[in-house]
Amino acid sequence: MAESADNEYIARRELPAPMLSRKKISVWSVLKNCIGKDLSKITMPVELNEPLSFLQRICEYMEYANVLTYAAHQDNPVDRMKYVAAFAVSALASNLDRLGKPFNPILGETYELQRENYRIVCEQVSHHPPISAFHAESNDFNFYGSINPKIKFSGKNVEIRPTGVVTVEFPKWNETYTWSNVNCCVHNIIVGKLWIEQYGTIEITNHATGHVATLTFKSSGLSDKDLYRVEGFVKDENQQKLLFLYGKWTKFLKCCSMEDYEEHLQQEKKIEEEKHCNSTHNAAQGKMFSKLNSFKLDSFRSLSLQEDKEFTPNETNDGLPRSDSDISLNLPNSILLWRCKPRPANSSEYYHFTNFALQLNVMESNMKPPDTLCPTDARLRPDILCLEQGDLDGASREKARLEKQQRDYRKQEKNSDELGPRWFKKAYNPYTKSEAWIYNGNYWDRNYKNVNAIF
Ligand SMILES: CC(C)CCC[C@@H](C)[C@H]1CC[C@H]2[C@@H]3CC=C4C[C@@H](O)CC[C@]4(C)[C@H]3CC[C@]12C
Repeated sequence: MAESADNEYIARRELPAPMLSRKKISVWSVLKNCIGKDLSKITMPVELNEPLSFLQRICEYMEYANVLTYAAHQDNPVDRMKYVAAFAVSALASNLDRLGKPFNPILGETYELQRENYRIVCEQVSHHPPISAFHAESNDFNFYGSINPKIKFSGKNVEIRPTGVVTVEFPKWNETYTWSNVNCCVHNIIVGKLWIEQYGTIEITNHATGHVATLTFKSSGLSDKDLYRVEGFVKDENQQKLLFLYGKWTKFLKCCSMEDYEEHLQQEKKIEEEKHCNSTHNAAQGKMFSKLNSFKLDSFRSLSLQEDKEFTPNETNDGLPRSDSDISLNLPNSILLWRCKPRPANSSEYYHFTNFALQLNVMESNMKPPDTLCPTDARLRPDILCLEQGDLDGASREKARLEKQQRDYRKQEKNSDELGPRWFKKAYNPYTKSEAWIYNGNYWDRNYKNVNAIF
């Protein structure tokens, strides 16, 4: 497993104030008028936010950057691919239980993060539609892309499609990998407890060798066994399967050979068949039993109806996932590619942040705008800082002020051609034949003299 060289940066173990209870405000009351609408355009009460900007949220992809470094250090493309796949899964682990809405970045807002082995810069390059671009670099890799989250309220759930392509480059190997992220769903907006699920398929392509990794994030719709599960294969350029990948995006990713996988399938089939045999036997016995007791049936109808509920596949009465099962997550001769770090013990009081997320608003001692921190950095956003301190009124006042400022600014800008992002430019991605935002390479020169404060 890629565990080496991971000196986690920890400047604090909690936020200045715990999150405030959301009891006073129901998500349903906010969303009921937004059925079918694009939620990125809707102003929501700050009670539903978490004290981070979406740009910071994107940086959470980097929590397990060491897995990417490890991938770059592998000598053959299949090994590199399996760790790139592990990185793609690891990047989504922090989404578990994160039910607060990050703040929409202001146009021109930036966020930077420097850690031991890499640095990343993000910029909000478009406001309508909201597009956030990022570029991370290290000695071993470049990782960049843009995300345009499409958020829709279906009437029951909030559905999120994070459209956009992400790219990994390993200069040493002359390799480029691309993929798009899976969808996300927040369940139980009307009643019950909110919870988050990610589902869909990621297809990672190594454009130099033709290797592909597919990773299917299963929806727990049919069986609670599938809850949070991820499964897939590494294939060669002829679509020949080489490795089986499996795990949970909340816990770990492992891999094993196709032989061990096939063997495991056979075993499972056997067990299933035996189970089936036993259950038909039981059913026959059951029939006899119910005949004998048929006179009792009517009086017990209400009871049996209640029992029927037990057969709803994946949800308990309040629509929560029933169990987080570990069945067949242990195939013989597997290799652990990535394991999720535990959250801090007090995480649930702090928006379910990971340790990594807890550090994102920290103003490090060497960050002094405008010389050593860009004046547009999200760490300087007053609304986010107010929320972090538990000051809801301040947060909502500042958020409203920034949103108004943004609208006024847009009206003015219509007449001038000064518009446009500062650190990224629009380009064409030849691999995916789609629009891309490419970093211009200048951010870390720290020449911010002409950058106006925007907060
Ligand atoms: C009012 C409440 C219930 C709405 C809360 C919506 C929250 C949970 C939504 C809004 C925007 C969403 C994010 C939008 C884009 C991405 C990038 C993707 O690669 C991983 C998921 C992630 C990070 C989403 C996670 C869930 C998210 C944070």
